[in-house]
Amino acid sequence: MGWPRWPALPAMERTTVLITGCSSGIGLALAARLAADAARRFKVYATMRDLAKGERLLERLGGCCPDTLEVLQLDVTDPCSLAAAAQQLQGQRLDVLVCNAGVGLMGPLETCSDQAMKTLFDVNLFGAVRTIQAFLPAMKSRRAGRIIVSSSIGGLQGLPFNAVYCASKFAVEGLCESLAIVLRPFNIHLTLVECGPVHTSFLANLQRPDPEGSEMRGLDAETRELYRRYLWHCQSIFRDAAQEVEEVLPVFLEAIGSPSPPLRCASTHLLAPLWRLRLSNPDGSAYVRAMHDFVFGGGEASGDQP
Ligand SMILES: NC(=O)C1=CN([C@@H]2O[C@H](COP(=O)(O)OP(=O)(O)OC[C@H]3O[C@@H](n4cnc5c(N)ncnc54)[C@H](OP(=O)(O)O)[C@@H]3O)[C@@H](O)[C@H]2O)C=CC1
Ligand SMILES: CC1=C(/C=C/C(C)=C/C=C/C(C)=C/C=O)C(C)(C)CCC1
Repeated sequence: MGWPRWPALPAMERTTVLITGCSSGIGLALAARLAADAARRFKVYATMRDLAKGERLLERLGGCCPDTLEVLQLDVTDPCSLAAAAQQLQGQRLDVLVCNAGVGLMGPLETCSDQAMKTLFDVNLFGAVRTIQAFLPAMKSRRAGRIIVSSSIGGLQGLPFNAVYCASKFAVEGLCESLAIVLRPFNIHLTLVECGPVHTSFLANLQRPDPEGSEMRGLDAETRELYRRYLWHCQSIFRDAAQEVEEVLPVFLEAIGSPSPPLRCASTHLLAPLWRLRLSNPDGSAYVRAMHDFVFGGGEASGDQP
């Protein structure tokens, strides 16, 4: 990326980066990577909603907190928590904001509770909106800054049994694409990072019904069978093709360091053929057919096992 490797930068010249969702996964790894930078080019504000989970980040950094790191409490669903975090940064320049906090929700639409859907949108969409709102005015007045948002391949194309999650990430895409247009004259670059499956706590944390559980009982047998097949695919994709967190970090580092980052950066080409098919057929029918046939084998739900 063309940055000097040595000597260490004086504190005032460091690039300041605030990241949400640093208790695990991508946020934790990115915060650790930037805070441990050999030339100390960054000052990292690693935020998390539950500070009791901060130990994992410190462990990653060898047990002590370097002067390149500050851990702050920030729950993106809580305006008071956001205001307090913004207050702690007041008077300091924020160069890069990484909206990374996110949660998942999987399963037949009929099983998604009102509460689960509201929580999902509150974190994935409104959480990103609130976080950007908290830090944008200062970036605008400086006419400089970068905003990086953890979106998903599920923000670009519909995935079976991920309807509400994809809806939240499609919304994030619309939010950011619209905002990027207005931010151009302010010299603020906005980048959406499109990850595919990554080995993090995401899968363990996501809400999903057990295919044999009580939430599925009222559901028709055909949908239950389709869901069972999807889970089978999902498991094998996570086993065989999911990326390690370290593999997706270069995409974030590029978005932080590049003089002119694009609106979208993908960490994986896993779904690229289906994505191209979706773009080449704007009415969407070819995509729906191809995804259906790929996942469910083109036959009836009660047909052969995958
Ligand atoms: N892993 C994957 O396969 C993919 C993930 N993504 C996206 O990447 C991002 C990071 O996820 P990933 O690292 O994989 O998953 P993790 O579950 O490991 O990390 C999610 C982070 O978000 C935090 N979080 C959840 N709710 C809130 C909240 N209300 N306020 C602040 N933080 C919150 C979690 O904190 P806590 O520990 O307190 O719950 C955690 O730190 C998400 O936006 C996700 O949608 C995109 C594509 C694929
Ligand atoms: C690759 C692939 C599949 C699996 C995709 C998965 C498992 C995506 C997970 C995405 C996540 C976790 C996004 C988080 O934001 C399908 C649909 C089975 C069939 C088509 C090819």
